[in-house]
Amino acid sequence: MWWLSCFLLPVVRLYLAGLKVLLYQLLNRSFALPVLPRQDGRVAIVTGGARGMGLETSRHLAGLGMHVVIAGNEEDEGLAAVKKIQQETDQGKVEFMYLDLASLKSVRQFVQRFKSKGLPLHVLINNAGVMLVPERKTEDGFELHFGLNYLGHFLLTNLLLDTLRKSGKSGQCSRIVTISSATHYGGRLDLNNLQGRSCYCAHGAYSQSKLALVLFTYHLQDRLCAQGDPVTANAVDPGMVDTDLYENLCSPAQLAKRPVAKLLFRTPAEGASTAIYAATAAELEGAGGLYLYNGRKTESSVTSYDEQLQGRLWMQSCALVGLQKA
Ligand SMILES: NC(=O)c1ccc[n+]([C@@H]2O[C@H](COP(=O)([O-])OP(=O)(O)OC[C@H]3O[C@@H](n4cnc5c(N)ncnc54)[C@H](O)[C@@H]3O)[C@@H](O)[C@H]2O)c1
Repeated sequence: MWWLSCFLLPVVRLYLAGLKVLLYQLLNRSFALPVLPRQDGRVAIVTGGARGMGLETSRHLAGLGMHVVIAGNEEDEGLAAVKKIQQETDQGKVEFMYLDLASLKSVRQFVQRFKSKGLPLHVLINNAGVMLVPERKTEDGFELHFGLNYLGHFLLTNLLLDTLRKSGKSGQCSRIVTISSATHYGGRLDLNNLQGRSCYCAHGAYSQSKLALVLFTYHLQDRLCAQGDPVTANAVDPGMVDTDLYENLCSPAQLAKRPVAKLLFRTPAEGASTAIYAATAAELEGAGGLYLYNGRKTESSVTSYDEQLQGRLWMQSCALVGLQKA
């Protein structure tokens, strides 16, 4: 019955999580952003900031006066996003920098180029992601969802931590906002099969990567707290949002999704609202280790609070990306 736990259960768990979200969205309005404080002089990096929720986040942060760096692997789309935002707002500053999260070398090069600008960094939004991609490996040989959604952001965040630390201060912490998903509730993290080698299921791989991001966020927050760093880390669940993320759904599922998305999915602007809130709201100053959904603190999965698992994942991730484990 290995196929049951390998293929069927991850698919069922992912769709159940999706149904629960849709039911919530049917009965509840999307979180409406309050008036947020100006962000003049502050700098943000938004991964995958050229389209979908990332674009909405970049647009909103720039509108608040931030200098936004859109970090992505599609240069034309990134430059078009910069142009669009510049046409819409004369506030802030927006630029594109190339970053392929599916390549550890690219992550390192991005950080080097960003640091050579001598800019501070007040907000890091780990937003980029892919979903339900057929079995594929990153440049470094990691399963794509795990390697791109999770490990790429793990390395990026760790390499930017010193800049985030220097840029934050007591009463005005730098903020790390990581986009997870309700699919993490159905996620299983098998430390012996992080790469999906023993059996591959795209649904399980996506859920696992989103669970890993929550485990990572909580452990990171504990470390930041223990060191007294002026940096906070929170995870955000944007709900179900009508974006290109669903492009890998099989054709029948695509057909079924269209009318449902029209009725029940959030727009990218609505989906981005909790991340924007986490990045800027005054009432969240100093608050870390939260899982935020629809603008509110929410319980994440039981597994995500397993401190032993968080620690083991951190150590294993350090080894995989070649970071010191201290
Ligand atoms: N849409 C939803 O319903 C939903 C639900 C829960 C969570 N999320 C999460 O929200 C985040 C944003 O997704 P979205 O819905 O806006 O989808 P999207 O497809 O519109 O955006 C994904 C972004 O990630 C970027 N990206 C993909 N591969 C990359 C790579 N190798 N290097 C750098 N950037 C890369 C893309 O260029 C794009 O800008 C993702 O992390 C996704 O998992 C989305």
